[in-house]
Amino acid sequence: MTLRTIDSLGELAGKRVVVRCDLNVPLDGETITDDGRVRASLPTLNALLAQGARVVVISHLGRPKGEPEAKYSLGPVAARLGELLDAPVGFAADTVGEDAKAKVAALGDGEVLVLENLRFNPGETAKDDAERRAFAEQLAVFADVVVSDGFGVVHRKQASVYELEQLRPSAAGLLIAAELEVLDRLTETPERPYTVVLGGSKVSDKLGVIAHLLPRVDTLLVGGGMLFTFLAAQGHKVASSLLEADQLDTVRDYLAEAAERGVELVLPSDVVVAASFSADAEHVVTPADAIEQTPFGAAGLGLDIGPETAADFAARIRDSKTVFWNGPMGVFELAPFAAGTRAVAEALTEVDGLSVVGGGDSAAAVRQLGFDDAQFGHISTGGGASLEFLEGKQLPGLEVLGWQ
Ligand SMILES: Nc1ncnc2c1ncn2[C@@H]1O[C@H](COP(=O)(O)OP(=O)(O)OP(=O)(O)O)[C@@H](O)[C@H]1O
Ligand SMILES: O=C(O)[C@H](O)COP(=O)(O)O
Repeated sequence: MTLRTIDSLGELAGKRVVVRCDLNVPLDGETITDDGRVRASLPTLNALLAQGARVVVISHLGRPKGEPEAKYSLGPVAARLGELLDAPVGFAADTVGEDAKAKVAALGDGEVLVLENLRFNPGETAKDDAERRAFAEQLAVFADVVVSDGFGVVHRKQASVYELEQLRPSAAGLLIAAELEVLDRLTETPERPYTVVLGGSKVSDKLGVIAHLLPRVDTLLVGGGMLFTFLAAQGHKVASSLLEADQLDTVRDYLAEAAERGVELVLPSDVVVAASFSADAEHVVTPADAIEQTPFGAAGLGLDIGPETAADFAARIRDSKTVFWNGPMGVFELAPFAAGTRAVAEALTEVDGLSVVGGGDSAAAVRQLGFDDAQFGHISTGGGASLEFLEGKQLPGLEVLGWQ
């Protein structure tokens, strides 16, 4: 593994270091509901501050459309960073405007300034290369050197992730280096048996990773919203559960390929079906091939894997030496449908080997269910990024850091 590291940037005392973090955290109003990504950015920031650098932190939050939107302000995140860092943390009310310019100019050694959301500027996510580059040049004005540490966003070809790093001496931060160290082991030399657990709701996003993983894994466990597309592909009725009908043929191909390769692709034998999408909805456990035969008929919604499946998945996970898990097994946000996700999380904590949780929602789920980060081998801050990495794709934000 090769990657330019912070050491390659030389002496940083008194230098202005622009650090691209991924501080895209879930918010409830102005309250951060999971600060995992803020905490994950601390080692790099502390290392730079210890050298006496002047640190300018840049990040996106959510998906605003190229103009300011109060609910996506990084203000609450800057405040949280101020609580977690042993250094003064300021906040600029714009990204490359007058306030940012004045505050960067006034920044002292060992101080931090957070700039407002990068995506309040159309140039950050512009499709046009020249537009992105023009915005990156405005950011580069603040930088003697650039440190890229937002692992969750390295799969995006965006101004602060791809163009900025080419305009100044740049290197990867400690978070990116740590993420790659673990994820690389999953692609290169996984100890066997190697089990991947996939769930969540973005079926089409995750099919690519299945194609890439089938030749590498021993077992693939499928739960979450995506399981219904698999059941439908096998000819079962799934009532009103989440279904991506245009993916049925692809899913059939995967089922056939798994059988050919001798990979165990395990689908649930039972599921929890509810009358409606709410925490107080009536619900029953039913065999996976009889989802439409509950009292709710064609209106039934599959919202979790059933207890028999949860026990089976947990046993297979515990028997593995390497486990990668992305995507909740059910709608864990609603307490009656969190049991499958809890069982899988619990089993991951008992793996005698390497257990990795990848994905924003999956990481939030394990913390919300009361687990501690230290109970897992690694919790990746990147959902889409970790999956695209496992797919074997060249990621633009890593390519510019010399990753090979
Ligand atoms: N049976 C189901 N029906 C509908 N939604 C479901 C079901 N099971 C899980 N989900 C939902 O899937 C969502 C998480 O899926 P997602 O694919 O976004 O996970 P992730 O990869 O961990 O997150 P991210 O992509 O943001 O990093 C949760 O909000 C959960 O409620
Ligand atoms: O939450 C994420 O996966 C990252 O912050 C990237 O966000 P994006 O999917 O909006 O680019």
